[in-house]
Amino acid sequence: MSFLSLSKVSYTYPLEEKEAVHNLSFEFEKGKVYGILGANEAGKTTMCHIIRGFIPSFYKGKLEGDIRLKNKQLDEYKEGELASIIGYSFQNPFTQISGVKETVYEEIAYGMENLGFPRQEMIAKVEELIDLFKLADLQDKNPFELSGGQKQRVALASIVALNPEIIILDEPTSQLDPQSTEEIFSVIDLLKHQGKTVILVEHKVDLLAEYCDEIILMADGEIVLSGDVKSVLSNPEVLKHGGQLPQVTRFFLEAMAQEKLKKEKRLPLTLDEAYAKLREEVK
Ligand SMILES: Nc1ncnc2c1ncn2[C@@H]1O[C@H](COP(=O)(O)OP(=O)(O)OP(=O)(O)O)[C@@H](O)[C@H]1O
Repeated sequence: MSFLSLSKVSYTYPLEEKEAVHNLSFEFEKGKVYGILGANEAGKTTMCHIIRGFIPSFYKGKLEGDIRLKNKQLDEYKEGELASIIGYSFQNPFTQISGVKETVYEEIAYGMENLGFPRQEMIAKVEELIDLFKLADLQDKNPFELSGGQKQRVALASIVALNPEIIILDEPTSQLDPQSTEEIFSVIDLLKHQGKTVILVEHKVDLLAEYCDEIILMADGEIVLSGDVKSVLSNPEVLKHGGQLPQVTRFFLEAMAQEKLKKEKRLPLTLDEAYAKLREEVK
């Protein structure tokens, strides 16, 4: 039995006629990082909302199909139970800030406080996360004074504080500079090594190539390609469905089309893989 699965899941928002997602079937395994790719309005956020249970608890409408988490139907979980198993970072970090705490330090502790964590445990956890998310200089600031990227880091730290098994991140780096983006991906890698399952909606395909185990490509509300990162991100079909390929992979595809490199099925996705391939070529 799988950890988390969707089987033939379709959903239509209230007052809409067209399904926002159609016939989604996928099995998520524990401890893997999943990258969700796709053009705007492909259905990525809707699928994440279904997995988290916001659909149908918050958004009504028509939901069909079967969603199972740890051997139970998703709708058998109480909202509080789901919230503790699945952490969710929204596309806009502004909506994630509680609005009731005056410092970043208190904001990170807020969720633990609500759940009645022992004080010493809470302090130790907040300090660990301040260090991990490089928030020491910001810890006494009001969360609302922070930039978008800083808010995103605080929001993520607040989610990780509650130790969920699954973490859904909807475009967590869209407001971040390249360095902060790399930092968020290092945290994702760390979470993976702690056994967390990460579901990540992200357009930065070069980073997905480096950090994800599996990719799900969505187009027009459907899963059109899925599988291990190497098979999906070296498949030129991705481009036909409005997705992108890593820069390195595009370079190799072009060089092969112009017969500057010999044709191969397995294309490199990262610079390290490209160097290895080029070394083979010049042998
Ligand atoms: N609250 C809503 N009410 C009605 N329709 C919605 C709502 N949210 C999304 N949709 C529609 O559902 C479809 C899928 O949208 P969704 O936001 O899931 O796509 P997405 O891939 O996450 O897009 P983006 O990358 O732009 O965030 C789109 O046709 C969109 O217009």
